[in-house]
Amino acid sequence: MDEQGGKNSWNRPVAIFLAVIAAVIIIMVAISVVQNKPLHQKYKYGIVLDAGSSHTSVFIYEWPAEKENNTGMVRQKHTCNVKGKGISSYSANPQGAGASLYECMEEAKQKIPAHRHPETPVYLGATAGMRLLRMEDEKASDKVLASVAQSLKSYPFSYRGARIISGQEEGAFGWITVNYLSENLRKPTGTLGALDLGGASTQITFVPQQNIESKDNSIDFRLYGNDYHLYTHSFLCYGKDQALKISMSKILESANEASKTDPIELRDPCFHPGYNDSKTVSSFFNSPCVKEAKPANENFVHVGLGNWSQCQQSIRKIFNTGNCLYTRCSFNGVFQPSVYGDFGAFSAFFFVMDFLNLTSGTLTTTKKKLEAYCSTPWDQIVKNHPQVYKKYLSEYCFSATYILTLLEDGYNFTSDNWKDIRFIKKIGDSDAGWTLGYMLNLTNMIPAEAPDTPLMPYEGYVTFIILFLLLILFLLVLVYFYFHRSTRTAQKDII
Ligand SMILES: O=c1[nH]cnc2c1ncn2[C@@H]1O[C@H](COP(=O)(O)OP(=O)(O)O)[C@@H](O)[C@H]1O
Ligand SMILES: [Ca+2]
Repeated sequence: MDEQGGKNSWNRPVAIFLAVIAAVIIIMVAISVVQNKPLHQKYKYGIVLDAGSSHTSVFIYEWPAEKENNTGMVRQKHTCNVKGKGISSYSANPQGAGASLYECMEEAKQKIPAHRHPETPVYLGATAGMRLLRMEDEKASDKVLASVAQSLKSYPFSYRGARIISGQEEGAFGWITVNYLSENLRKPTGTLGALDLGGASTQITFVPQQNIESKDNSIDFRLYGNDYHLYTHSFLCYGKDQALKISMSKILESANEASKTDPIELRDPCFHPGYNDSKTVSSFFNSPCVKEAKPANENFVHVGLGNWSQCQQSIRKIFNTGNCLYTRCSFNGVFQPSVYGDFGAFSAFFFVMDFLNLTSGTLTTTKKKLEAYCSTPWDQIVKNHPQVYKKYLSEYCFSATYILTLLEDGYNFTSDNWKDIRFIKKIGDSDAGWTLGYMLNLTNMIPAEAPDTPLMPYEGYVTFIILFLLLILFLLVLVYFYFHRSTRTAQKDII
C-alpha cells in the first residue's frame, strides 16, 4: 500500500500540474491566434482624374488599410473614360467641363463603399492640353479648372485639388508608377525608364549613367531608403496629335506656295494612297504649337500618298537637331544623357505599336512592316478594320512613323538598344501612367526610409504558433516521463 501510495503521491500532482500548464498555454495561444486574425481585409481608396489633352480618365485605386507603406500594395480597382473630349476643349463653355465628369464620378460612388467616401482623396491633374490653353488664354484655363473643381467638390469624397501638373511631374510620376508596380523600388536591382506619349506632349524619364548637365532636367527622390537621381524631360507640342498638326502645317505651307488650285491639295506621304478628305485650315492652325502662317484659303483637300520614307523625311523636319549647348542633346537644344537600361513605353506608344503588331521585333523589321502598312491602299485598310474609329485608323501610319523617328532620331535609341524598349499598357492590374505615382506621392504612401521589417503574414504566424505549441507539448511529455522514471527508480531503490 505504501508503495502504491508513494508512486501516486509523486505522479498525480506532477501530472495535474503539467496538465494545467498545458491547458493554460493552449488557451493563451488560442486567444492570441484568434485575436491576431485579420477580421476581414479592410481596403482604402483613392481617386485620380487624368485630364489629358484628348480625353479624361478616372482611376480608382485600392490598398489594404494596414499595409499602406509597402511597395506593390496599391492596385487599380476601376477606370472610367469620361465621354467626349479633354477638358481643354471646353474653353468656350467652361461649365461643360465640370458637367462632363458626372457619369464617371457617379460610378466612383458605386465602386467605393459608402462608409469610405469621406476619407477617399480625389485629385485632378491636367496635362499638356491645359498647358497649351493656359499659354493661349489663361483666363479660359482658370475657368475650366474652377468648373472641374466645383464639380468634384459636390461629391462625397475628400477633394484635394484640381491643377495643371508640370511636365517634370508628369515624367517623374510616370517613372514612379512603373517602378512601384514592377516592385523595383525596394531592391538594389535596376529601374525601368519611362516613355509616355500623349496627344500634346511626350515625356522621357530614366536614371542616367552620365552627369545631368541642366538642372531643369534633374529630379531627386529618396524612396524606401534609396536615392534616385532622375533625368526627365517633357516636350510640349510633341504629343502625336500636335506633332501631326505641325507636320501638316509645314506641308500645307509649301503646298500653298506652289499651288494655284482652290481648294489647296495637301499631298501627305504619311496617309494611305487613296485617302482623300476635305478639311478646314482652322481645324489645325488652332494651336500655339503651329507657328506657320495660316493660309488664306479655309478649305483644303487632304490627299494620301502612302510613302513611308518620305513621311519620315517630313517628320524629321519638326526635330531641330542642331544648336546643342551641352555635351549631348536629344533635339531642340534639350540636354539628354545617353539612354540607359530598360524602358517601359506606354500610353500612345503602346496604343499605336500594339494596333500595328509592332511591339516586338528588331528596329529593321519594324521599319519594313511599317513601310508595307503605310503603302496599303486606304480602302483596303478600312475593309480590314471596319470597327475602328476612322480618325485613329487614318493616322496610324503617321503616328507609328512619328514614334520611330522620335525614338531613333530624337532620343537616340539605336538598333542595338531597341530591344530594351517594352511597349506596355499595364503592369499587373494597373495602367502605366503618371496618375498612380501622383497619388502615392501626395498621400505619402512611399516613405523616404525603408519601413521596419514587415510583420509576419497571418499564415506564417499560425504556422509559427503551431510549431511552438508542438515543442511545448513535446517538452511536457519529456518532463512527464522524466518524473515518471525517477519515481520508479526511487521505488526500486526502496524495494
Ligand atoms: O486606342 C487608341 N488608339 C490610338 N490612339 C489612342 C487610343 N486611345 C488613346 N489614344 C491617343 O493617346 C493620346 C493620349 O493623350 P492624352 O489625352 O493623355 O494627352 P496628353 O497626355 O498629351 O495630355 C491621344 O493622342 C489619343 O488620341
Ligand atoms: Ca497623358
